[in-house]
Amino acid sequence: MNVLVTGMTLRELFARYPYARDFFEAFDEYEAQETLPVADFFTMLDDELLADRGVEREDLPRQLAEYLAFMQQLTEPSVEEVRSITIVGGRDKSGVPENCRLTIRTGEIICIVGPTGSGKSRLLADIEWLAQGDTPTGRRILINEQPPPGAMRFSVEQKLVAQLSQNMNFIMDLTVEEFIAMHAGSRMREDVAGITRIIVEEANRLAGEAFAAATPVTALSGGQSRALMIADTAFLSRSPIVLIDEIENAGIDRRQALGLLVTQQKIVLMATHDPFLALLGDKRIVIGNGGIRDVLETSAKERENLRLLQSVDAMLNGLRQDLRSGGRVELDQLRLIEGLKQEIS
Ligand SMILES: Nc1ncnc2c1ncn2[C@@H]1O[C@H](COP(=O)(O)OP(=O)(O)OP(=O)(O)O)[C@@H](O)[C@H]1O
Repeated sequence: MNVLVTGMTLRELFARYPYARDFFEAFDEYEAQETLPVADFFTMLDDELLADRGVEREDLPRQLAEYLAFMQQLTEPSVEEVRSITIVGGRDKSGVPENCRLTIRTGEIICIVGPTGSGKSRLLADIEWLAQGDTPTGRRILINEQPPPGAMRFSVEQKLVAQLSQNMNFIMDLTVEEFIAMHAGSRMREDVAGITRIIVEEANRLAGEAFAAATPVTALSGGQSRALMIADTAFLSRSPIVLIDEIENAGIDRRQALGLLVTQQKIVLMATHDPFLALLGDKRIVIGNGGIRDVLETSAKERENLRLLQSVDAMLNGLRQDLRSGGRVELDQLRLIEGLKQEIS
């Protein structure tokens, strides 16, 4: 921080950290020197003035850095205080403006739909990087309706976005319990044993087949490790935004999985090709040719259809289960249609 800040001119510093002006108020005539790099400004300060102010020249860079860090803490929202994100439209692949401004609040699920290659992952990436007109789409992302502070964009500790990636390769030789305890410990949770128990319980509710806390993570099935990852993110991640590039149907209860994230006050954004998942969302963003074409709110009729899709989903899950254990897919079609009819009525 020291080197970076002292290499800036005063003008650049004030543009980036407006409160830095207050630090310089102690030195007369600083306004006439705004084109000077901070380090040079400190060098040219008069010995007498410094003595008068009671500061040592060589302490100034550190004092400035400490002051800025302190002010940042006071003025910038921490990840826990994120209440909304806003996507301010940019342009599509042909340069056509998106004309869109969408605010998403904590507890909302937003799906992103569109053909392959249309730009769904690009939108997720814009959000992850808190784009400020500096990505190919020209989009801007606001936090609590304001441009995000620079520190939030580049901070490693204050990670705003948790990615639930498609592949989870556990390479560690740990049990489920040890894995969660490691996370809980690194996130400074006090009640590690308690939170571990809750996460294992919740993960087991999502997973088709139960697993014990003492199971090695390498022995979990795809669905079980996915369930563990979702429960772990819901309870231990401080990031308020969860990005999901499709929850593949690995035998986990996807409705419950999304519900769990939402009850933990996350903003959930999910790219998906699956109608069942798309209707689970509150809204969906329709992407085409790299641009936001539309934002659709899930309608009453769609919510009604969700029940039907849920039973179709459950049926397909059952078939997957049968296939896994060597069964045949010899459905009684009439009974199936009867079952669906009952579901509708
Ligand atoms: N508005 C845009 N301007 C310029 N390039 C864009 C824009 N939107 C997306 N792209 C680029 O188009 C390519 C395809 O986009 P992306 O990978 O996001 O598609 P996708 O919808 O996620 O595809 P899939 O469904 O296959 O995963 C990427 O190289 C991306 O950077």
